[in-house]
Amino acid sequence: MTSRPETPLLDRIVTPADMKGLSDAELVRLAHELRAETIAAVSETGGHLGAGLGVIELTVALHAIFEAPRDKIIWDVSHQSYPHKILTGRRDRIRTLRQKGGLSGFTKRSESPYDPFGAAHSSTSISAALGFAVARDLGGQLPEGLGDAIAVIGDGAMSAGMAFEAMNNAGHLGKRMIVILNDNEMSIAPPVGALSNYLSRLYAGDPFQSFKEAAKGAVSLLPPPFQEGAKRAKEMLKGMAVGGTLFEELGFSYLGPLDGHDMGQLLPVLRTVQARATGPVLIHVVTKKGKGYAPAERASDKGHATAKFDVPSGKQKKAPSNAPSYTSVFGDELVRLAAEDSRVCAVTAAMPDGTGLQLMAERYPSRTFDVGIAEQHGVTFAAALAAGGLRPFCAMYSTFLQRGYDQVVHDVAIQRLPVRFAIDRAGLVGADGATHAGSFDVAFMANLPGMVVMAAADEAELKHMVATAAAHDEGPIAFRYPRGEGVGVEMPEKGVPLEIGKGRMIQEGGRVALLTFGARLKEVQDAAEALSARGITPTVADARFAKPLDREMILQLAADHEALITIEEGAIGGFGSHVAQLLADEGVFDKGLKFRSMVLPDTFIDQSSPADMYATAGLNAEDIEAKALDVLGVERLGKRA
Ligand SMILES: Cc1ncc(C[n+]2csc(CCOP(=O)(O)OP(=O)(O)O)c2C)c(N)n1
Ligand SMILES: CC(=O)[C@@H](O)[C@H](O)COP(=O)(O)O
Ligand SMILES: [Mg+2]
Repeated sequence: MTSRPETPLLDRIVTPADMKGLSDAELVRLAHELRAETIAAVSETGGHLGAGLGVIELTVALHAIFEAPRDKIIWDVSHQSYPHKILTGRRDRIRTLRQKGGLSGFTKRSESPYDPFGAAHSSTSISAALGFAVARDLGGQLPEGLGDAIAVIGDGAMSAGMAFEAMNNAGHLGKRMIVILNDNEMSIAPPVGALSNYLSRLYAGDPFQSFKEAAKGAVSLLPPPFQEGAKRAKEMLKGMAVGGTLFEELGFSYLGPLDGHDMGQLLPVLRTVQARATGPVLIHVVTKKGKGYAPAERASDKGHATAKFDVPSGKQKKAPSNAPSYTSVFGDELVRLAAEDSRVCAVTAAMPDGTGLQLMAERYPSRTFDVGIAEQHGVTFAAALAAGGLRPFCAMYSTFLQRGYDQVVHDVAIQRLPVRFAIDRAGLVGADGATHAGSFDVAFMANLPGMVVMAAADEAELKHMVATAAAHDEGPIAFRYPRGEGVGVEMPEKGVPLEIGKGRMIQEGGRVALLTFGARLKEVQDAAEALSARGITPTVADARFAKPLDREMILQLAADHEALITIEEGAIGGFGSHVAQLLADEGVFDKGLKFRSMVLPDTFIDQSSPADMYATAGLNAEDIEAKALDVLGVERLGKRA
């Protein structure tokens, strides 16, 4: 355990009510202690560090001035909400962050009344704040009351379509609500796009200076003159941009840019807005991601996410890896293919590192596109790249691809465009919990006519699937693979395209066939070994494809065995459902086949280690063994060690 920082003032704060009597100078000290406590806690748990450190002063100022939980403070993505959790009755559990049974790494309604709206996927906060504002004005009743609605949204999250849809609506409705744009000039990677450039111009250079002259709009919000600190506030106002910004055009009063680490700026502006706002207000706050912790400030990702670390040095405590990560296998094979074929290109939605596209971006920058947090646009953009004769790989996490689903259906599948979907973080991901689980992609991709859907059983298989996708020009194709390391299999030098719709036999046996789809293969093999030790040697087959199914292989397995069990890392409605449909259509059940489908349970599984989450899901080797024994009617004498 690392040593705990001295936090005498913070020790007095259990809920924001305890902050109400503090002077501005004490609030500055409180921010200092909150920063130290956040660093100390994350050093013990790992997690999202940089974003929280950037909003320490903002968090203190918001809770000092507004009346949560009556006022709804909505953190976009909410990876920056750890300091908020510390101030809202959860400090005693802050060192359980992201662990089994512990605090979520995101805001969660079931966790606290101070989390009025859950998040983890980005750019939902303005819509949510607007909903609360309208609920308030229409007389909605909540036990804790319904007051101000405040969205805190980052510059990265602001680039998403949803944020603009919400601002468009909010500007039209004209309800009192507050958006705080936390502009740290960072997403996970450096931010991209025209909006990012625009925000930089708002505080960086001459073009913006002219707006200052047009000081109208937002100035009318401010009390003339300020009572306390009037002089300082006036000085500050001189430096503000008011009127004429994009946000003004959308119907918001714009205030800023403010130094988000200067309480002397934050407190009077928030107090004024609280006292005077009548419609939607946007406060533009400039901060530094990782602020106040040198190793985070220095890091290329500004400490976005970290393993446990040593506080003085910042050195992270990462377990050594035994095999390449699936992500890196994808990234390397893509670069190899891009070298051979100038039509190969790639799209990421703000996750160049997470999806392994950084190497592609370095080698082939003109063929690698980071579109920002814009999965919908990314998918349609990739569709048109394909329509234009290129071979686009759309690399997204399973969970974030959900946001681009209409585009997958409408722009890709219906037009039969050969977009290659590289679906990373498939299955249960661990500490990020239910919001980030890649549970649904097999179900939502395999039900689309013409979509080819593959899952990699190991890292060598992934390599072949990348090559398969590159070679497939007949229509859309998707391949999924999990977070983390491969299983350590021998790697081929290069991927070799697979025959579409053909599975592979792993081991021939009798009585029961274990038909696996994706990365449960290792667990299935362990289960097979345990069954063999009991005198039942099962057949093991890797389906490789959920669509098109290897009909021949599956029907043969059904014909040759008393029982057939499918195993996959996905929700109901995926591979197993497709197999069941085939067997039903072919009348196989009429002949008495015993069939079981092992899928994720119909619940959202809370954070833990992936292995523990799979245990909860009943998808580990022991569960597979038990299922096989059960379906065969063999009594299970004693648990295996
Ligand atoms: C829809 C969606 N796509 C991608 C992500 C992954 N993601 C999490 S935080 C983040 C960057 C957010 O940047 P910003 O809003 O500026 O917040 P900061 O981390 O800079 O405070 C991204 C891309 C996500 N959470 N949701
Ligand atoms: C908050 C968020 O959405 C990302 O930071 C996510 O936690 C990254 O997950 P990986 O660690 O799997 O890349
Ligand atoms: Mg940012």
